[in-house]
Amino acid sequence: MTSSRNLNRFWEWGRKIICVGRNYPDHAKELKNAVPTEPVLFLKPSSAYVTEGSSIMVPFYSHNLHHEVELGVVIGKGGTAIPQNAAMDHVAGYALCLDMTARDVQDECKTKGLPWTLAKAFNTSCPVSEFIPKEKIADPGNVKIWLKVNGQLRQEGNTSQMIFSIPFLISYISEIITLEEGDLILTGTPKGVSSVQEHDELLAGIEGIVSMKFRVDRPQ
Ligand SMILES: O=C([O-])CC(=O)C(=O)O
Ligand SMILES: [Mg+2]
Repeated sequence: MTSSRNLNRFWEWGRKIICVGRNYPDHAKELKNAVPTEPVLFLKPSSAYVTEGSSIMVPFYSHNLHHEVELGVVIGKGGTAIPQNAAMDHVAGYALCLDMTARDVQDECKTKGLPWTLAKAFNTSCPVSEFIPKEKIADPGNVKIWLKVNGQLRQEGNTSQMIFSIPFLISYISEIITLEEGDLILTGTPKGVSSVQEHDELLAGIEGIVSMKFRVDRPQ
């Protein structure tokens, strides 16, 4: 890597967070959405990042904040229109991520045909684990991800259930949005999304690789 900045703290780079929605059929179905034939994309700003030790804040305008546990892909080498067969060369590593979603606000946006910004892009909407170097996950298309709220298992899935694979997503996204070193791709969530309240404790993991813990708070 030629950059002097350290990808171990990719969240400090201020680069793009590109999110893929409805990439697991069981989650698309639980929210009564059609299973997509093309990736559904949206963005979060880098101000959405939060790391362990800080709390996830419920946005003041929401009464139904949901967790979505997702595998994140950290880009190590930028590119435009990256072919699928070269896509993994652009990956530096991974992170476990939460795509925190104000579900009530998202439902209203969907009804009104408005963008999801208020539902998905607020401060602390992207909790992330430590950086996981690429070598630590031999097959990112076959890892188990899970999430517990106050000790109760709510989400459990395997990245093998994803509709669009990581190489496909890197290729697809980079044709539309140039990828840069330090960008993060959130690859979508399996079923089991549910509401969290202030004081809840979220524990999430990639089996055998990493776990992370966050508390939920509400601004005073
Ligand atoms: O809000 C949604 O249901 C879409 C999404 O982010 C996901 O599937 O991960
Ligand atoms: Mg999501």
